[in-house]
Amino acid sequence: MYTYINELLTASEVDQIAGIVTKTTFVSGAATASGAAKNVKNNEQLQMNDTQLQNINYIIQNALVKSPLFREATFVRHILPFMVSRYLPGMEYGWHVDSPLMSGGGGTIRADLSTTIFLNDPAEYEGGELEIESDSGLQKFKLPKGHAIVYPTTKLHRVAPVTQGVRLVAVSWIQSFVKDTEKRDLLFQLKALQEVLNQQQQGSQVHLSSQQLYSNLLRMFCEA
Ligand SMILES: O=C(O)CCC(=O)C(=O)O
Ligand SMILES: [Fe+2]
Repeated sequence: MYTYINELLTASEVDQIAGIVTKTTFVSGAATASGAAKNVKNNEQLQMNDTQLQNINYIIQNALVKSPLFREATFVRHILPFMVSRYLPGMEYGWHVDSPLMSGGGGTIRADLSTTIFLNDPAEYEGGELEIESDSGLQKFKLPKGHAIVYPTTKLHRVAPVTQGVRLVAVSWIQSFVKDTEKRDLLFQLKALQEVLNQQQQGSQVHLSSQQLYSNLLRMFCEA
């Protein structure tokens, strides 16, 4: 399942990040790719240990904790510091699968979910779609500024070549308390049902039962 988080960042938060980015240096992105991904990665990234990158992460983390959708869709256990990537004309990130184990911020996580936050508007560049393979065909994402997409790290994906303008994104990876996509999706559906019951039948037996079912399924699926 793909989760869109609309307006994860406000316009002012994106502007703050853009302001920090203009004062920072970008380096070749190939340095942080491993295995086969290295050969297909042609973009630029902010220096990893830059204090400005820490300030950007502070803004993003602050927004993430305020998003119930992010919490309910990911069951985040660990999240790596976000990297900021830039694609100039001619740059792309060819078909690849992200590493199952990823390091950053002093630790290593099992990557269950990948995240892209779009930091500029689609009208500012041509191409640059994030394309993800799925059972129902190719899914293409080019979201408005401040919006985010979260997708399973198990998927083959690429960033199509940028032909004009500049594409700016922040990307990170999440280790979830619930490793399997199907289980996470099931819990997400049940949560939505529970919300409806919460609105329409608060305190009813069926509402209580749905809470109990959700809690017990989460307990069963959760890795401690
Ligand atoms: O820029 C994106 O939307 C995703 C980039 C990507 O696939 C990666 O960094 O592994
Ligand atoms: Fe990737």
